[in-house]
Amino acid sequence: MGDAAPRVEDAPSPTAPVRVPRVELRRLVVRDFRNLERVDLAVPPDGLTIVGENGHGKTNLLESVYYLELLRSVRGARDADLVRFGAVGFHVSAEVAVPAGEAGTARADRVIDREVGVGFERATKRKRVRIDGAEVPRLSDALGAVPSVIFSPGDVVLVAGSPSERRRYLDVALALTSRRYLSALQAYRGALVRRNAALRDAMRSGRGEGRASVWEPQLAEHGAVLWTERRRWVRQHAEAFAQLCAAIGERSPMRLRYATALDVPHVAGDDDSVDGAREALKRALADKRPLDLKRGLTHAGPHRDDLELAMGGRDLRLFGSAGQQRTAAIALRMLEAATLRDHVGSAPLFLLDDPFAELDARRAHRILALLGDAGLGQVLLVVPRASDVPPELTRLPRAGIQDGVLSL
Ligand SMILES: Nc1ncnc2c1ncn2[C@@H]1O[C@H](COP(=O)(O)OP(=O)(O)OP(=O)(O)O)[C@@H](O)[C@H]1O
Repeated sequence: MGDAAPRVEDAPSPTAPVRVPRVELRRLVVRDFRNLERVDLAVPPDGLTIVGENGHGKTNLLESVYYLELLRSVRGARDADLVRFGAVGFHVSAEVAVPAGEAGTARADRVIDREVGVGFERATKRKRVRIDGAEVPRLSDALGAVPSVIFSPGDVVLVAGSPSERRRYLDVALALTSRRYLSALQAYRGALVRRNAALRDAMRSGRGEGRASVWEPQLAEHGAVLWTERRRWVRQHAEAFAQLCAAIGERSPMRLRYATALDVPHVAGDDDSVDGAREALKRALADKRPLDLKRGLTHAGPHRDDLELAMGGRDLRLFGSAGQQRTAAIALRMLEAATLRDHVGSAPLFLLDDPFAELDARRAHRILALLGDAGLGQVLLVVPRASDVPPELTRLPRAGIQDGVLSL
């Protein structure tokens, strides 16, 4: 690792540009990841536009970069499916400069240069992560190593898809920015799998209620952290969500709410009491246990909650137009970027996967202006045609991609 002065760039907004430090991807090396056999890319400081026809590997390239952030596929693919057909494993590595400062101050006083590499072997199913040459003992220690946010037309599932998509969105945004949330999430998931297995056993044998209930204190303990942090995040970002949607061009008021069946008594002056949530969750688990035993499934807890999105009081999922749903999905990604920026103290890398497809030019322009105002980071933009590059980003250097091979 080395320290240097932070890099500060002008944001491209036509209105009041904001100068922010930003994460900078300097070099990307990819081997045998999907259709990318060999990529060795020196990324220009401002970023890059990559133009290529459908199916040539544009999304794969962004997926490989984002793999370094999440250590799994952003498309939810299994690691084995990411290995290039016929290859034994994949490897992705990057040299990245991350301005760092005190969390929450959005101010950077130094730059951390780091090398991050991830390798996966198909035969052993082993995944190894190295930071600055040293293997990290636990994968979770390397999460968030290349702070980035990805925007793509597929994000519409955040709005139109099932509640699990929105829970995953919250889990990713919070796990990448809160160690406490990440540990609670891992522990909660583990306890949930075990309780559900015990419930299924009990369902088959008609006995063993105790083996299921033994997991409830753990579920309540960790579930309360998830519940409280998610609610706090939604409360802190609901206003910004409404404002972003309006600024993008939505006329109906948009609302973001954490929808939960958990009944936590309100304690004056303390909206974030983990104690209250833990006790409420314990009660809910015990109340639902007879039903759980009948169905072999846990019915109470944050794994059943939702992030409710409404437009003028109506469910956006059921009543929103395609464009309105896209607008809300982009606003959610912007909130994710803001959450990362607040945590890291610098603008994340923006991976833009043809994000303005199907949006009218005015909305696309406003989105870019908003991103600029908030401090747009380094950009990797991929589009199928050069004419799809919005005027605000034509300044970026260009590359092409064909059959997984980049040409600069
Ligand atoms: N494990 C793999 N090994 C080799 N090739 C793969 C693998 N997984 C996917 N592909 C190939 O990658 C290609 C798709 O790449 P990608 O999704 O990046 O396309 P794209 O350029 O983003 O296209 P579009 O513009 O349609 O979104 C397909 O041709 C697919 O067969």
